Amino acid sequence: MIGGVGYFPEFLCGEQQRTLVAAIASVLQEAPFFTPVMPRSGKSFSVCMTNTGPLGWVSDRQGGYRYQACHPNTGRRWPPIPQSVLDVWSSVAEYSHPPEACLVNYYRPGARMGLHQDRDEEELAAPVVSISLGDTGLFRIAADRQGPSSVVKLRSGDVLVMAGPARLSYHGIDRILGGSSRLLTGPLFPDGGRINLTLRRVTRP
Ligand SMILES: O=C(O)CCC(=O)C(=O)O
Ligand SMILES: [Fe+2]
Repeated sequence: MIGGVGYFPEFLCGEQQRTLVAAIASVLQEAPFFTPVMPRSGKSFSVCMTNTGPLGWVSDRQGGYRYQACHPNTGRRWPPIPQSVLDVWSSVAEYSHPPEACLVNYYRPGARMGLHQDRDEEELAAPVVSISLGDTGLFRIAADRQGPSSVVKLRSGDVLVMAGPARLSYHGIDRILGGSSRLLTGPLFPDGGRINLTLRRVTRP
């Protein structure tokens, strides 16, 4: 894999994973999932999203990719980042300031995310920390768009850090292995699927 990627398989035990899912369930009461739309093309993402933290990542046809303090549909501020999520950042980020945004991506089986860079943040010295919950995602990562890429199976409880030379790596989710985990169930997640929490520092401290 490319330099600057920290891969921590099975970083979270089952109980920690369930704690995170419970925290997300209560976040969803205040900040329900929305479906972002790509700038210009107006095409909807197959992933739906919400955020926690002082800033949240959104995208729509007019405004494009950006961070804002409020939910695009409810107009309310995003709920705070759960402590259980902040604890993961403190353990792996090697960065002395807290994250400002925790993007919650929900992939139903069949959803994917195209190859992209995370570069809507001012502070590129901070890492991006990603937590996987539920079904396995096939995560593709490459140093540049044309060059060789590697695929990592991100399983429930895995944590991945993109820092230093990997901070602006190209990455995406090729596919979700539906039914590979039983973590996400019940009325909120009748199709199972995968949740990814992506933690980012947005502004320069
Ligand atoms: O779902 C993932 O593992 C990656 C998510 C991602 O790259 C993003 O939200 O920018
Ligand atoms: Fe990303």
